[in-house]
Amino acid sequence: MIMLANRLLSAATAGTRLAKFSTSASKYNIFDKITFIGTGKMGQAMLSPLITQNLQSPSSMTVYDVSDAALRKVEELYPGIKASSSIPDAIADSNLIVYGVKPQNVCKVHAEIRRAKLDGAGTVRDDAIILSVVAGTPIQNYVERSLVTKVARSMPNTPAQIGCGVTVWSCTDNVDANERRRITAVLDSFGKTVFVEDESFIDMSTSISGSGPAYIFMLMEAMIDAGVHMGFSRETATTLVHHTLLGSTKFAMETGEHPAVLRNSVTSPAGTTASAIYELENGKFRTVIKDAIWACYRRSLEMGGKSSQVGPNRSPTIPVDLQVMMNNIPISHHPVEPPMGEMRVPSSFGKKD
Ligand SMILES: NC(=O)C1=CN([C@@H]2O[C@H](COP(=O)(O)OP(=O)(O)OC[C@H]3O[C@@H](n4cnc5c(N)ncnc54)[C@H](OP(=O)(O)O)[C@@H]3O)[C@@H](O)[C@H]2O)C=CC1
Ligand SMILES: O=C(O)[C@@H]1CCC=N1
Repeated sequence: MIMLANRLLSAATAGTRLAKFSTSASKYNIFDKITFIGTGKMGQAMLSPLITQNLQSPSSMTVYDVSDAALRKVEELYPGIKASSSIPDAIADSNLIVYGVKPQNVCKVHAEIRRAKLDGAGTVRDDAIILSVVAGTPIQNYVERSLVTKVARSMPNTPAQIGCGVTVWSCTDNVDANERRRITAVLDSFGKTVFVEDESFIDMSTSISGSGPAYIFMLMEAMIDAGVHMGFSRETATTLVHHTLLGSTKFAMETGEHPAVLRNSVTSPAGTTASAIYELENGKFRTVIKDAIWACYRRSLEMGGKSSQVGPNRSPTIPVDLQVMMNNIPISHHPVEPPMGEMRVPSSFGKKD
């Protein structure tokens, strides 16, 4: 049984999806018990694929939330899951503790886990791993404040709910290979998984994939509204927009072409697309998107207590108030030190063939 479970886990880490089992109850749990602390939008987006893909049985999951309404909803949607009335009760016997609360509530959860750990009653398993999805909060904060030493930090996104998300994650060095495989199996159920050694890429990914669905939904909303403005029914406009976004994404992924090449192939000389693109450029479409992504990244850094002096017009060495005193004169468009390795002049430079 253990060998079979391990084989399935290896398959998951190799990028293939775990087999779907015919029974509704999973025979093969990835962790002995998974506890979700915070069962709001993201908590539920993560519970759903684990259960629908039969990777973790509801009876081997516990949830805790300060909101009774959120707990009742989970109990209703996923019969068999145990809703606990306290964190110590929820985490007892659990070897994966998922933090799904807002960043401002993380300290309260840390305090409860630390108390449970210090009271010596064995409520917190020695091999327990924290898996956080919280934006901003760095790994070190969990280690120091909860006293749980094995910590994985991740940034999923809401399409996880239908197994089409993408998650970037990292972990402390003491999470061993087998534990990493198990965490990967959990995250694989949400969609694509990317492991990064350097935690700072998690703040960056928050601005692209974590918050990214919100940008796409805004684009979707604007396109649908424009269609309705012209006279399409909302239903037809929605169908056109959904399939345009879906088809364009699949086309880009399957052809592997650069987006600019694909865009050019839509743009006929003196045609309709060129007129639309002119207006998008006029509104600084691409710059606005990039500025939004930098703003999101800065906010993630701020929430983690780090300097957010990154990106265009920011300097890591000049404080913001000084920049204001300087009448916001743009300092630099270079967000980080240029990659010197790539700037080296090739040895063949200047030589005639
Ligand atoms: N939404 C998203 O797209 C993504 C969110 N995240 C991260 O996921 C985390 C959760 O976000 P999201 O699901 O959107 O937020 P929600 O507000 O939907 O869910 C958080 C839940 O935690 C509850 N809660 C508050 N305090 C505590 C506590 N001390 N113990 C247990 N539960 C508590 C909240 O109750 P109440 O409402 O009563 O306060 C709420 O039900 C955040 O840290 C966010 O950064 C990461 C990736 C994407
Ligand atoms: O807006 C937020 O802070 C969270 C983190 C990523 C997506 N939503």
